[in-house]
Order: sequence, then structure tokens, then C-alpha cells
Amino acid sequence: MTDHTTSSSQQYATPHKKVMRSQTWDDSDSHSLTLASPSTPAAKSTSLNGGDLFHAKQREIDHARAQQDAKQVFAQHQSEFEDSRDKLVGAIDTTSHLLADLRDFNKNKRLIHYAAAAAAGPSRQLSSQHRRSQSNSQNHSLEEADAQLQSSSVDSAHRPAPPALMRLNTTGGHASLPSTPARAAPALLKQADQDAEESNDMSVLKLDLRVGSLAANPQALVRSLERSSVAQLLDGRMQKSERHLENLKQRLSDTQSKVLVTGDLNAGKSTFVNALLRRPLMPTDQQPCTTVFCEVLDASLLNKDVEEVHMLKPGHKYDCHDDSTFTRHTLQDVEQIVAEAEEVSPEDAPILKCYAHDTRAAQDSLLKNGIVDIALIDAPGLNRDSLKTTALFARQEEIDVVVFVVSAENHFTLSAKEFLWNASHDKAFVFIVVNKFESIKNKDKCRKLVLDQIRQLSPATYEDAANLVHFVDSQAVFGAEADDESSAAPDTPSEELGRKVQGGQLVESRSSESLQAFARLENALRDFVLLKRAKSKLLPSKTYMLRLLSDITFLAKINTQVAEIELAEAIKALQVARPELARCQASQQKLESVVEGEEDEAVTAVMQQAQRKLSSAIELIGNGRPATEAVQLPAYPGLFNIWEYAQEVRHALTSSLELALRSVEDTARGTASQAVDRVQKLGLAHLPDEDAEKRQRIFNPDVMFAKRRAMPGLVGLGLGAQVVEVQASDFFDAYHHFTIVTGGSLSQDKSGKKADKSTSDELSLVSSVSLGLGAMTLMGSKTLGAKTAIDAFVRISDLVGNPTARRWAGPVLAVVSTGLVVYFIYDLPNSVPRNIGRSIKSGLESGTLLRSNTSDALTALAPSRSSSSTKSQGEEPSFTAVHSARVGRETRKVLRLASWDLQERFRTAIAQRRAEVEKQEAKQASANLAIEWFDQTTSRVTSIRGQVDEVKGLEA
Ligand SMILES: Nc1nc2c(ncn2[C@@H]2O[C@H](COP(=O)(O)OP(=O)(O)OP(=O)(O)O)[C@@H](O)[C@H]2O)c(=O)[nH]1
Repeated sequence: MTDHTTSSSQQYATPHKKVMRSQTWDDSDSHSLTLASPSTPAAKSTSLNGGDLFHAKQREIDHARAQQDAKQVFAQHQSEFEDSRDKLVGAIDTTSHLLADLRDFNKNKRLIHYAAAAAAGPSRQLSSQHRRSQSNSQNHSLEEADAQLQSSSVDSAHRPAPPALMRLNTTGGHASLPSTPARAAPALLKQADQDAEESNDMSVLKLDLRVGSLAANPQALVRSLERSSVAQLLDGRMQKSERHLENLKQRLSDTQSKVLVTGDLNAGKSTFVNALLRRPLMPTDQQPCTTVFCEVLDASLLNKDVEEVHMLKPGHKYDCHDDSTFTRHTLQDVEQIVAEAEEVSPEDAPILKCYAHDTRAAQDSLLKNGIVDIALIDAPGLNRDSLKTTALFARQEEIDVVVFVVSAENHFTLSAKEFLWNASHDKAFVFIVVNKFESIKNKDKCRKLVLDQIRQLSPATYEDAANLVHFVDSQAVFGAEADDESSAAPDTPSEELGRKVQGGQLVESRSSESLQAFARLENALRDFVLLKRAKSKLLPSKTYMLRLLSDITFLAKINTQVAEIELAEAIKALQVARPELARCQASQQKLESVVEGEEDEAVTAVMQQAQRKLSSAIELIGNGRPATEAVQLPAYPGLFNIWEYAQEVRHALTSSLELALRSVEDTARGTASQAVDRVQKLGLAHLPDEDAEKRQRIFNPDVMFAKRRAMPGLVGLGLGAQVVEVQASDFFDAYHHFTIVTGGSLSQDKSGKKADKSTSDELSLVSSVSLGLGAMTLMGSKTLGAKTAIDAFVRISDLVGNPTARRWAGPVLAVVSTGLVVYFIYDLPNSVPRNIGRSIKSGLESGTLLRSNTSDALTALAPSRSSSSTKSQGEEPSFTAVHSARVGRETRKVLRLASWDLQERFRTAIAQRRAEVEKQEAKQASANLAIEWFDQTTSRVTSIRGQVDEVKGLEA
């Protein structure tokens, strides 16, 4: 239905200035009709006598003068109309751009905040809240502002409802209803002006947020929705408003004025339309019959003078030049079409375009007035089914005037009230025809009752009731017409009817009062549609524009306030976040070096104590004593078990070495533990509180060296199996004894080479003696006695001695050997541990006792930055060096973990603070942008408003 009407208006639309000017009364073409007609007094002057001739002449002059005055008045009206219309069209264009910019801003720059506040308060509360927030060092948050908005809306929810009415959906965006009937008295325009001055809620851009249980509380719904969803809804509303502006523009440019005649069932609408046309075009019946929307148009102007009916095809855009969009019918078919349409639902009611001639003169005719194209639309009666359809129809922009026909017998029914309430808010003025008035006995009472109701339903109409509310008898016109074929031609519509009354030509049931009342109605309607066209055409656009601009101002105000609060919040947050970030960064740099120092210090301490402890342990072992008191040497079992004794001693010394190493590791654990503790305390002292409190890595000292300790004894020590193997030198270390005897002159230099040549032979001798004695002792421990030992000694001396020696050697050697052997055997419990210890010590120091892959295996247990400390080029690392390096590395590893943990926590804290700073900076930038942008928007709105305000003369 909308399509048809829109298309018809488009069809009639022409460049407005040109068309409108061609219709002013000053123009000379045939179309700019004078109000003179074939039925003017001049046309009948010939049949009059001298006195009458004078009066007739006089009347003719007065009439011409009146016409001239009327022309001037209309010309002035026309020029004012054109000025106002151009201003409005300009304002509409600028507003469309503004809306497009708003949508772009909403879409691409920043979501527009929509406050679902509905009554006085939010903006004021927000501004006072904002003022407070500024004075309170801008302590208030957006949440608080929203909460205030919400509480203000609770008040708004208690606004009085319209009197005994069920409201239609007002979120179509055209009206904000007066809150009480008492307040409703001022004209709608004043209200729109007021709205603009002190806007507290949206009307045009108000969102339809009535969903489910939250319907009663739009604020709750707004808060429950994502801000982006609300912004999207707002975008849809703005888009709709853009389209509406386009329609308004078209309507302003359209020269046609549409008059919708509607009202209760059987109120006499069709009779009224027929009365206006002075011909029975629309079928009338005592039964409800009209189920079509029938638009009556002037055939002479709009359909090449051909009277016919176009029935619009559903789903097609009507074009009177395109036969495929309608079917042609005769005027006589209307009755049949209406009858057939009775069965269809109101939504499917056919739409007819009836092109008809109005046979009356231009100055009498509403339809063929020569000024604007009028379309009279006869609509179905309002019943439950068609109410909505008709209401929607009445809201269309093309409808300039709503003529509401009500039966004086019934007053306003509930559907009539509902329709009128809504229509009056869309159109501001409703032309009300109280029909069948002649059948009422107590006319004054009826008049008062009806006017009282109108005051409630359409205050603006009530204000101008003298012109807009008419109590008539539409049927009376037909009685008069039918019986007055031969009467003299009238001067004006009222005179026309009045004369018929005076001539006594009316049917008996019609009083002259009825005809005069109808004549007054016609004059008022013509006046309203033609002369006050500005009001009917411009007012809806101006009202809509003022409301839209008021909404945009409200949006700008709310968004500026929200942005200012956001800006204050961002600045406040940055005042905290920036220094925190800087502090974190500075602490991180500072701690990096402090923690590195801690690490080096702890590692150095650990290595030094390891070296010290291990050296002294090896020293003790070297002296044949266990490295710790916890280990005791085995008791000497006697010469016959000397071999087992040596083995047990070796085990005991090795075990004591293991214990010494463990002690070193335990100390290292303690040192590492303390260092980790210090590092963690540094973290607590320098990290922001919330980060410091976060779970930190727990250090477990038992984990240190656990792998090494899990290895079997010798492997864990990194020693080869030879350390526990009994050797001959364990029993007699000739070399040692010889060095004691020679006062230590026989020694080895560090590189293990013999000190000089002269001692080489002696050494060879000593070695042999040592070897021999060792072997002999081994044998002796099992089988030999002292004699056998002396024999063996003689045999050995045989090998060595020269003839002189052999001569002396016998007795000397016998004495010495005997003494030595006695001493040797006697000293065995002491010499065995000593010999063993010495040999272990030298093996540990030279590294020869270390397993071939020891350093690698142990290094694998504790990787270090460099392994240079364990050995130097070409030299086997000592036991002490290997293990102190290992302990140092493991300590470093633990401290590295603690330091890495701390660094990681700093990195996280810094990243969080940087993100917070960036977030607040973005918020600040966005808020600044919004403040600036909405400030410009407000200026633009003010300028457009100025333009709209210049459209004057539309007040009641
Ligand atoms: N007494 C009296 N009867 C009237 C008047 N106007 C109309 N009627 C009668 O009221 C009845 C209904 O008139 P219609 O013009 O068909 O009413 P309507 O409002 O168009 O009816 P629907 O379109 O079907 O709702 C007809 O019988 C008319 O003759 C009037 O002013 N006075």
C-alpha cells in the first residue's frame, strides 16, 4: 500500500519551485484560475432592472475587489510557503549529511553511546554528576553515571499514561507524547521547541527496546546488550530517519495534498466524501460497506479529462501511464468493487484511484481548486481489524490532512480514540467532522461532550476547534442538491447553500442550519488545505526536524558527557599507570645487575668452600686418615689378613671422601638457598604488590646434586675402580721411605720427571726393592716366614750387587734387612693406610684416579657457562677442580632459575602495565576525539536549527 501511494506522489512530483509558482494567483495562464466562474453575479445581470442593476454592479465590484484581495493574500501565502519550504528542504539536506556523518562516526570511529533515559533527569543528572566528578578530582566512573541514568529512568517509568488509552507503538519515531492531558494543551510545535531547548530523551531516534521481560525497563535492556549491539540498533534507526527525511523532502516538493477521510464504521465517511464532491461517487449503505482505500482525484488535471477508476495491482508500483500496474474500471464499477472487497482482510483491501470531474466552479470545489492537486481518500471504517491498517495509512508522510468523521450519535468509540490519539501526534491537527448532528436533540450537550473528548485526544485540534471541529449533516447536501436544479446560481458555497435554504427548496428534513454548517465546514477545509497549506505541509516536516535535531543534540550531549567522564577516567588511570610502568622498568634494569652479582657471589663462595673442604679432605686422606670423623679405619686384623685390611682401608678412605663431597654439596645447597631467598626478597621489594603476591616458583634445595647422589658410589665420585684395588705399594712404599731416609732429596717435579741423572740408579734400585718387598709381603702374608724372606733378600742382592758389595753386603744386609723387616711388619697397621692414602691423594690430585669420562659425565649434570675452570689445556683436572666446578655450576643453575623467574615476573608485570597504559591512552584519544566531534556536531545542529526556526507562521 505504501508503495502505491509513494509512487503516486512521485508521479505527481515536479520541480517544486516551478510548479508552485505557476499556481500562484498572479500568474496569467489559464491554470492560475481566478475564482470567477460561470456562475458569477455578472453572468446573470441582464435579467435585472435599474436598481437591481446598480446593486448587481456594486456586488460585482465588491466581488472583484474581494477576489483581488484574496489573490494578494494567497500570493503572499504562496511566497511565504515557498520560502519556508526552501529553508526546510535545505535544512533537511544538511541534516541528512549530518546523519550520514553520525552513522560513519558510529561505524568507523567510535560507538555512539545510547542512553535509554526517558524522562527529565538523565542529562541534568549526568551534567551535575559530571560537575561533581570534576570537583571531586573526577572520581566518578561511567558505571556510576549509568546507574544514575537507570535510577532516573525509574522515575520516568511512572509518568502518567495517556487517558484510558492503549498506546500504539510510538517507537516508530515520530512522536513523544505529552505526559499529561493538562500539559498537553500547548501546541505540538511549542512542545517540539521545548524538547529542543531542554532535551532529555529521544523520540525520533528512540530505539525499540521492548523485548521479553525487560520490556518494562529499557535501561536494563540497554545495559544487558553489548554496546556494539545498541550502536547497531541506533544505526538502523538513523538509517530509517535518513529515509524519512528523504520522504519529507519529496513531500515538500510534491504539489499534491492528500486528505484522508476516516472514522468509525458507518459514521458517514462515504456520504461526506460524496457531499464534498456533490456527486454520489462512493457507495453508501446503512450496513458497513467500505473496505477499500479509494483516492478521488481530479480527472481533468490528472487523467486527461477521462473519468475512470484505476485499481492498483498488488506488488506493483503504481504509474498511471503504465497499464501493467493497475486495471481500468468505470466509476460505476466502484460499488461492485467495494462489494466484492468485503470479504478480504483489511491488509489486502484494494486501493482505488478514482479520477472524477468536480462539476462545480473552481472557487467552490475542493478537488478542482486550481491551486493544488487534492486527493480525497475514503478509507474503511475503523474496526478492530482495519484500525491498524488505517492507522499506518494515516501516518504516511503524504497524508497532509486527516479528516476524522465521527457519528454524533456514538461519539468516539475506543478504536476512534486510539486512532485519533496517534494521528493527532503525527499530524498535530486533525479535521474533525461530527456527522449526523441533525439527529441529536440536545445539541449543546452533545457539542460539549464531543469537544471535551477532543481536548483529551488532540489538544492542538481542540485549540483551533472553531476551524477544525464541525458538527454537520452530510446527507443534507444531497437533499438540497437534488431539489435545487432550477435555483439561481450562488455566489459562494455558503451563499449557495444559504440561498437554497431561503428559497425553501430543501427537503423538509434538512434545516438551513445544517446546510450552513456544511458550507462553513467546506470553507474551513478549503482554507485549511489551500491557504494553510503551509501548516499542513510544512508543519510535519518542521516538527520532525525539530525532534530529530533535538535527538541529535541529546545524543551529542550524552556522548560528550560520557566522553568527558571517560577522559577523566583515562587521565586518572594514566597518572597511576605511567609511573608504575616506569617504576617497573627501572626496577627490572636495576635488579638485573643486582641478581647477576648475587649469582656470581654465591657461585664464587660455593666454589671456594668446595675447594677448601675437598683439599683438606684429600690432605687428611693423604695422611692415611679418613676425610671425616664419621668414618673410622678398620681395625688391623693381623699380618695374615693384611690384604683384606688394605682393601677395607681403601673403601673406608673412599667413603670418607664421598662424605666430604656430600658435606661440600650440603654447604652449597645452603648457600644457594640463601641466595635464592635474597633474590626472591628483591622481587617482593621491587615488584608491584599484586605481582609480588602472585605465586612464585618454590625452590627445593634437595633437588640439587640429587642425580649425582643417585649414582653408585665410585661413579658418583667420578673415580675409577682402581681406587679400591689393593696394590703392592699399599704395603711397602719404598719410594716414600727412601725419600724420608734421603731427607726428601728424591722428589719429582711437577711434570713427573726425575730430578736429576745421578739419582736415576738409586731410584731404580729403590723401586726394585719396593717392588720386591711389596711382592714378598704379599707372599709372606700367606706362606712365608722370616727366613724365607732373608733368602729372598740375598737372592735379590745377588742380582744387584758388584763383587765388593757382595763381599760386604751379606752381613750388612742381613742385619739391615732383619731390622727393616721387623720394622716393616711392626709398622704395617700404620703404613698401609698411609700408603693407600698417599696413593689415593696423588691419584686425586693428578686426576689419574678419575674415570676417563668423569669430567664429561659430571659436566653433563651441571652445565656451566664455561668449563675452563675445571681444567687447563693439556692437563688432567684434579678431583677438587672437577667437583668444585660442578658444585659451582649447579649453584649457578639454581640461581639462574630464580633470577629467570624474577625476570619473567617483571616482564609480565611490565607487559601488563604497558598494555594498561596503551589502553588508557587509546581511551583518552577516543574521548578527546568524541568531545571535539560532538562539539562540532552540536554547532552544526545549532546552525540547522536556526534555519528551521526561521520557518515561521506555523503556530496554531
Ligand atoms: N441521518 C444521517 N444519516 C447519515 C448521514 N451521513 C450518512 N448517513 C447514513 O449513514 C449510513 C452510513 O453512511 P456511509 O457513508 O456509508 O458511512 P461510512 O462511514 O462510509 O460507512 P463504512 O465506510 O461502511 O464504514 C448511510 O445509511 C447514510 O445514509 C447524516 O449526516 N445524517
